[in-house]
Amino acid sequence: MTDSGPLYLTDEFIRNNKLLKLDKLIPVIQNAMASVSKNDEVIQPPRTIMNIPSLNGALLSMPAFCKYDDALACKLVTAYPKNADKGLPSVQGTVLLFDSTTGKVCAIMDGIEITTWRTAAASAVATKYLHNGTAVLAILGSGTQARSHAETLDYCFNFQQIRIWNHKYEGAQTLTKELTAKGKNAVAYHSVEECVQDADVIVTATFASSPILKGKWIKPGAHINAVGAGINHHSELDVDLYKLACVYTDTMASAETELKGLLEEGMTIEEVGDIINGTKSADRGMITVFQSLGMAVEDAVSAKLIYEEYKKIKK
Ligand SMILES: NC(=O)C1=CN([C@@H]2O[C@H](COP(=O)(O)OP(=O)(O)OC[C@H]3O[C@@H](n4cnc5c(N)ncnc54)[C@H](O)[C@@H]3O)[C@@H](O)[C@H]2O)C=CC1
Ligand SMILES: O=C([O-])C1=[NH+]CCC1
Repeated sequence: MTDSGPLYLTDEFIRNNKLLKLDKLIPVIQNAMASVSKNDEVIQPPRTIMNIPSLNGALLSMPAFCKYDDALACKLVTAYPKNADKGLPSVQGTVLLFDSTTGKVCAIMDGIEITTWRTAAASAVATKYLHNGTAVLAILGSGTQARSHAETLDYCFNFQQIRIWNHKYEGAQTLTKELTAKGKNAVAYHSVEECVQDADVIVTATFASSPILKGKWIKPGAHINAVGAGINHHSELDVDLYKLACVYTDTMASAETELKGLLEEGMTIEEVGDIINGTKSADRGMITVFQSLGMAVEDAVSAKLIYEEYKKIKK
């Protein structure tokens, strides 16, 4: 008996064949976030984060099984912030998708497309459940996540204006030009304070290792999707902002270690999944922060979606 081995899907193939479209991905990610806050549906041990200080890089190992979607997968992902200087993606990875009944690898996929879009989809779901008005979107950062967040949040909420700040102004200008070319009202900013003034929804998607966003600049009732991981996952916002806000995350199991600094400050953190499930109610009207950590189950269900979409085009 011959075995041709697992299917291999590159990022380019996933992108060119539109195997990860937002209309399908967002509901899949919403279900995954909801399931994490229910019993028995998701197995997702805390990920291993191996920092390599001498290389200014990190390697993360992220396995998960999602019962209702029958998705068994493991992502290995690297974060190398200095890659941008070499024209390479800072976050790269590979996802292995397994046949859950036999444990056989059925597909190996590049992980950039998955990580890029599932992260933005999770922020869109959090924004939907934690926030009301959505006229002005402000994005801090102009890299991969900034782009995917601009597209995904605008797809969901159709903002009147999208503002971009980046620590290198040229980056903000480039992304602004791209958005303007797509017919959006986009503006580049030199100052974070001016960029976020009166913004309804704010995204932080940088490698900043000390706070770039201050509580005193944020209007009451604004929602923040804090995505970046500099030194740790809570380095982009100042402590006062966390103290002012109602703070949510994707999984408390990871927060116990990855947001230890905030928990040690005595902050209460809740899971967005509880809001989606209706077991807790959102503090709409307050400043809300979705502290995105990134979950292995999001990668698993995204990989399963890609695999199912691939089978359809190969029929
Ligand atoms: N929560 C999650 O699930 C995920 C989080 N991430 C994190 O999101 C962040 C952005 O990732 P990508 O967009 O893929 O990277 P990228 O390299 O494409 O973009 C990084 C952005 O940060 C800016 N930047 C770099 N150093 C900075 C500094 N010291 N201060 C302020 N800005 C700085 C860059 O100019 C660029 O705009 C990273 O921290 C990454 O680890 C990435 C994937 C998933
Ligand atoms: O969840 C994820 O894939 C990542 N979080 C930080 C870098 C990559």
